[in-house]
Amino acid sequence: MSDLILFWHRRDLRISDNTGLAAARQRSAKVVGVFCLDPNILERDDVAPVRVTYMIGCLQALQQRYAQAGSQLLILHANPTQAIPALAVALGAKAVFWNWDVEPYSQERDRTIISALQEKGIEFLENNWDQILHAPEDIRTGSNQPYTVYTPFWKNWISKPKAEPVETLENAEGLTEKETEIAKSAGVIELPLAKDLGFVWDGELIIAPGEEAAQERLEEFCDRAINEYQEQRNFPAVDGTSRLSAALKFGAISIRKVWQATQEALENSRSEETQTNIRTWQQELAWREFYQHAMYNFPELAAGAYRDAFKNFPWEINQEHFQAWCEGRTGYPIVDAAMRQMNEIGWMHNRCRMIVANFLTKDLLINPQMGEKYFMQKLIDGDLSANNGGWQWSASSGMDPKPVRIFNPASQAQKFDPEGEYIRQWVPELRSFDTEYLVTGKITPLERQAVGYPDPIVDHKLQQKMFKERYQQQKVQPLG
Ligand SMILES: Cc1cc2nc3c(=O)[nH]c(=O)nc-3n(C[C@H](O)[C@H](O)[C@H](O)COP(=O)(O)OP(=O)(O)OC[C@H]3O[C@@H](n4cnc5c(N)ncnc54)[C@H](O)[C@@H]3O)c2cc1C
Repeated sequence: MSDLILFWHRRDLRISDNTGLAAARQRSAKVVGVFCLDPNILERDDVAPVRVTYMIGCLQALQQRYAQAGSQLLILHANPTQAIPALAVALGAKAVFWNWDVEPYSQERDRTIISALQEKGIEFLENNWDQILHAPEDIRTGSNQPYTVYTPFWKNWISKPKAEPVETLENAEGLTEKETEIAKSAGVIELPLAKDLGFVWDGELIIAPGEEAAQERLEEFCDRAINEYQEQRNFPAVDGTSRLSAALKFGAISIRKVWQATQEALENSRSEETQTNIRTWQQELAWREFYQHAMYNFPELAAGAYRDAFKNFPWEINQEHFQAWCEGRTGYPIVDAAMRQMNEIGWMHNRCRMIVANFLTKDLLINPQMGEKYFMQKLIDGDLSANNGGWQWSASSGMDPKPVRIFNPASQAQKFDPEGEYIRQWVPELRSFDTEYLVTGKITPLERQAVGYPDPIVDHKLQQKMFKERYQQQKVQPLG
């Protein structure tokens, strides 16, 4: 009989091109998957119902994939530091394999589990990176330091050869009936629905769960939009981006397959212009990796500002303004459209993420950590590294060589929603206004009142002046 290897899935909810899973299958035919619904994560106050709904959908799909491959995916709902080693011991597993993760919580959890497994003489797989194309140790400066600036990171990252996809799990052996009973006594349960866990999402999902849907989306994006990505990606009314972020976050698709698709698109492209578009999309994949490496190398990023000038910044405490921002009632049409898009569909266009994050921090002078958390409570793709990176960039508190970046919401709307289509879609009460008024936000108080749309809650010019003054003060003499 083959040795049992448990493969612990975390953010790699697929059986195709999964490096840790393929390594397990090479060692033994008897590979059984396990996923642990972790109360330490699910009981936090920044979990979005839409994200859990997508994740549970991916797990349902993964269970089917395991069944097709001849094995099972087991589900636990418990603290993994106890439940994973306990299950391995109960089943007499030879090894527990998993793919590594950059987040501080995962790092600490995994260290505890490794100690427990070592104590029981159970093997594990060391330093196995799957969700990124290059391990953090592989992309370093000439003096062997982690990068803190994106452009040199990109140059180094793009110059390195990328790994090919690995084999899909097949012809595996699952648990016997007796072992299945043992697994149940060790805490294995039926996969619950998101609502059983207290997360209700009635809306549609912007991407269907599971690896097949993710693969289809990738192919569709490569056929439809990758060749025009650079020209279209900044216009929120245009469906010009991939909407693969949730699939990448949960690993419903592998980064190697995504990379391979971009390389094929490059090979098939006939003009330099098309190649530039494809390269720009590759750069976004590199941003994703830049922020993951940053989180791994500087875990303190998760706790607050990276730059000194923002460590004790005198942010405003204004619950009313924060609430207006959350609900899309700031009186700035582009900001409100974006917040309503996220509240309604659980996803927001990247250009708009930058606009609303800039508005919260530079116009409302509210602590970016509040916005970061609200995003996590709403986004289907909410991800610590990317979200933190995006917020630190927008707040100017992070790894960005430009000292302070201030967006004017009206100019952003004029440039990126010139016909007001996006605003009309998400702020229906403004639909009948002329585009010019809509986009610049120059609607009179009476007109606003007539359609029930609020006056601007702050004056952009005054607020940006105040922000700059506070910033200068912090640069000279930070509050201690
Ligand atoms: C304030 C703020 C918060 C953000 N929060 C998140 C988040 O929680 N989760 C998340 O996945 N992305 C986040 N982003 C990055 C980006 O907005 C989304 O990845 C993107 O909008 C997802 O849409 P897409 O899949 O169509 O992207 P595409 O344009 O098709 O890009 C392809 C993929 O590249 C990655 N990517 C693209 N842009 C970035 C970026 N700037 N940083 C990191 N990765 C990127 C994503 O995985 C994305 O799916 C945030 C950006 C900002 C400014």
